[in-house]
Amino acid sequence: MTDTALELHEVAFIREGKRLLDDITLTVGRGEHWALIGPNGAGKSTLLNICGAVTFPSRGTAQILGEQLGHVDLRDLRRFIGFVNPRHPLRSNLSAQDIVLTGETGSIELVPRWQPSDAVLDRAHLLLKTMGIDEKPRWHTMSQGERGRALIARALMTDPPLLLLDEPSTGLDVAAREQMIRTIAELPVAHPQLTSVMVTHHFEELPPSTTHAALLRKGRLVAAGPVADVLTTELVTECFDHPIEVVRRRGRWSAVAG
Ligand SMILES: Nc1ncnc2c1ncn2[C@@H]1O[C@H](COP(=O)(O)OP(=O)(O)OP(=O)(O)O)[C@@H](O)[C@H]1O
Repeated sequence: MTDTALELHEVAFIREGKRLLDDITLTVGRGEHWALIGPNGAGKSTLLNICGAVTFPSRGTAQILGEQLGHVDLRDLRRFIGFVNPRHPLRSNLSAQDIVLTGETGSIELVPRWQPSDAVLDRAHLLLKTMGIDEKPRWHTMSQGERGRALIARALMTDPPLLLLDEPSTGLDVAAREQMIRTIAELPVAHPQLTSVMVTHHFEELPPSTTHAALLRKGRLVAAGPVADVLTTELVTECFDHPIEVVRRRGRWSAVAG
């Protein structure tokens, strides 16, 4: 097992003649918890999709958990990656329990005729309990907070070494957001080997467990490294092309326009 979870080398991603990502070289070590931050349209979700083996780089190389994209069966690799996407494209009105079970099959909907083993059901129940959600609520009537926590439980079903979170606090009220941040911050306690990358635009949403940060602007990295070196007023101002003061107090960050 390599000690790096992600190794991107000179990655570019080109669509419709536009370089949505360019010259991205980034190493994420195992057990690190990264925040990926940048303005709207900077390419954060595009980069996260490459890290999640959802899309291939147009140029450069991406190694995920020691496997190089293009040289590995993506379905095998994705089993080791938990991906939390707030735009989860579920159509059926599944219960929280069934949503979590789709994490085992790596599918959006329940797989017809698939029967979970007792061990799989036990794990789903344990994760629901850990995330503080009942198994009965259904997708169409769940609150955003319940959906978010169900999707994190789903992503953890296979106990993946890599967890990717794309704006997991989207649409949450302040109490639900705080609960979500606490949930994410506590994950490394139960899963010490876990590596995570979380996309956000909001500094207030960063869990105190964040160890590293990368700032992305117009598809390029402005800075990447230990969080204290990267989330500085100077670098964040450069990234957003706007005067922004970054403050860290009691483990949490906030940003105020200057
Ligand atoms: N398949 C595609 N074809 C063409 N352009 C695309 C494609 N996917 C994304 N884009 C464009 O790439 C840019 C980066 O998109 P991306 O969603 O990665 O940014 P982001 O930093 O996550 O943005 P936001 O913070 O607004 O969610 C945007 O301008 C978007 O319109």
